[in-house]
Amino acid sequence: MLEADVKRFGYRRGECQLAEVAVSLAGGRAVLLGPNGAGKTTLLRVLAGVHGYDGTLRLDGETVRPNRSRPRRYRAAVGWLPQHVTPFPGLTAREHVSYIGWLKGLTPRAAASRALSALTQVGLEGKANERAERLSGGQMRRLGIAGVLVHDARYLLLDEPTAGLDPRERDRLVAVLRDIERTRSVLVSTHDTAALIEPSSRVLLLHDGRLRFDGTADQFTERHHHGTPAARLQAAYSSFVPEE
Ligand SMILES: Nc1ncnc2c1ncn2[C@@H]1O[C@H](COP(=O)(O)OP(=O)(O)OP(=O)(O)O)[C@@H](O)[C@H]1O
Repeated sequence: MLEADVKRFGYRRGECQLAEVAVSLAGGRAVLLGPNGAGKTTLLRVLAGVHGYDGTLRLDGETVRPNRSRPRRYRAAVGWLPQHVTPFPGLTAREHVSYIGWLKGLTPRAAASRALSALTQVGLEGKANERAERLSGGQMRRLGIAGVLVHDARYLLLDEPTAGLDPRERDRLVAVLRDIERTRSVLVSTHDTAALIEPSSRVLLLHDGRLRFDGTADQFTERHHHGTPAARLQAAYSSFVPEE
């Protein structure tokens, strides 16, 4: 289990971007919602170890210092997929994923063989020998997920993975998520509620750097009985984030 209790985080001294945000990941999908600027990317970056923060952090019951120099086991257990995946210039998809595995501490041989299984898991085995920078936007997101799977991260932090994808690529990505979250925890930030919230999902909602909701998808929509599932999700969201 990954448990983070962010008492306070700000990019600059005196500023506060996140306050009293407690998150625990223990398997399955947790969907992180919130309007632009709510702090979703910031929270994922904080969990990924890009920034230190004031608060506590525990991995599998053991306390980890929530500063930037987190232990290797933390860095191996937690994988972060930023909004934009940048391919290493000149490398093939397989080399790109192998390189990430090597950076995360695998031997070159293990990294190369695991890269192929990770690419297969995200449906990109046919692109293994293509230059990574030639992949489409959706394939690039899946390449990013392969980079997280190659070192067997158990906690995946995915920042708006479906943004800008066409419906077919989005469905592929959702299928990849369903497959990986059977054995891992995925925290996914998104504006795409209809595509990513499923009955078994947990929903977290951030607004102005504070957690306004943390519960099951059913609890999220329980006061909104009418309309399609997408309309109920939208109504629930609007009740936490009123229009300005
Ligand atoms: N590197 C940075 N330095 C200073 N402030 C930042 C930095 N990155 C983000 N912020 C600020 O932190 C706040 C939260 O931003 P963040 O990107 O986490 O929001 P978000 O919920 O991910 O938004 P979006 O849905 O638009 O991606 C915003 O006010 C933003 O301007």
